[in-house]
Amino acid sequence: MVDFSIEPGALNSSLAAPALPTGQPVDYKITARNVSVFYGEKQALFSVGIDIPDRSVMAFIGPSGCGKSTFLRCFNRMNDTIASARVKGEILVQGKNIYGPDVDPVQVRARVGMVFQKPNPFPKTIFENVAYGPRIHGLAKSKGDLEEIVVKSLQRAGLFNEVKDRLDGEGTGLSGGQQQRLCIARAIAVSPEVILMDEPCSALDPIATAKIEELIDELRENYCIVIVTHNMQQAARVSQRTAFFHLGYLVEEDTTDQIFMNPKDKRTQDYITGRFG
Ligand SMILES: Nc1ncnc2c1ncn2[C@@H]1O[C@H](COP(=O)(O)OP(=O)(O)OP(=O)(O)O)[C@@H](O)[C@H]1O
Repeated sequence: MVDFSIEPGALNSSLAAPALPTGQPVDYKITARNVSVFYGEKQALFSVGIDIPDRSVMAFIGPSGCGKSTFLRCFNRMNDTIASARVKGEILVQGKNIYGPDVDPVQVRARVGMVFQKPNPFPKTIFENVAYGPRIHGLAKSKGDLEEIVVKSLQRAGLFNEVKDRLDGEGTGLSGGQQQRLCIARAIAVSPEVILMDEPCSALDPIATAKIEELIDELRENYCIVIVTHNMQQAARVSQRTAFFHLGYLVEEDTTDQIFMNPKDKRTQDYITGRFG
């Protein structure tokens, strides 16, 4: 279901996120070529290609079942965890093919973190939720190092001030919005290059959603962020580029302003004006 529909051109410039600066060489973090995904016999994604710039937010939009999450999961090999799923094509993260024979998917998932629709903290303390990844990946040399990583990650996720007096409290005892920021802190703690977000606000109220959107805007200074959202106003607010998918095809990808104000394809126009979804 589409949450909002908006007329092309109805977005004023203060609502839309600023476009990427032009005239500068673009630094692509992710490059996908001819990516097709099958679940058993069924093909869910058809030869999709895209270049995703670093230090920016790319939004994936499109009607339910069009393949947004399937494509997102290709970027950190999460589809490997689905027995029937098969991925064809090439995906480079920072120039390296993440489906290469020598590549460990666990390492890929540390480089390419993921935040899910429903906040999913571990049943551990707030501190341990964030410390777990750096510890298993050997990123801290000492206890002091680990504490510093935890504090910095919580600060970057905009959560530290709210939890600093209860770091030994259960992560699952936080509000939904706080849990989602804890999951973002957990993703950041292993110093990823990319953060994938699959409808990160769909279980949150408007205030918690606004906080996550602010956080996304801050994080993009340092990360490549790819977000799947059904909420087109959210896509317009947080992203610099938007890709529209339909029935397993990437129909159109461009600056977010262009997609919402002047889409090239009629299917994009029909979708963003709420004619289907
Ligand atoms: N684990 C799975 N096993 C079999 N088919 C799947 C699986 N996951 C997704 N699919 C199918 O693949 C297609 C794309 O699904 P996907 O979840 O990627 O779409 P989506 O655009 O993210 O949808 P939504 O917006 O509803 O989350 C759909 O037809 C879906 O039914």
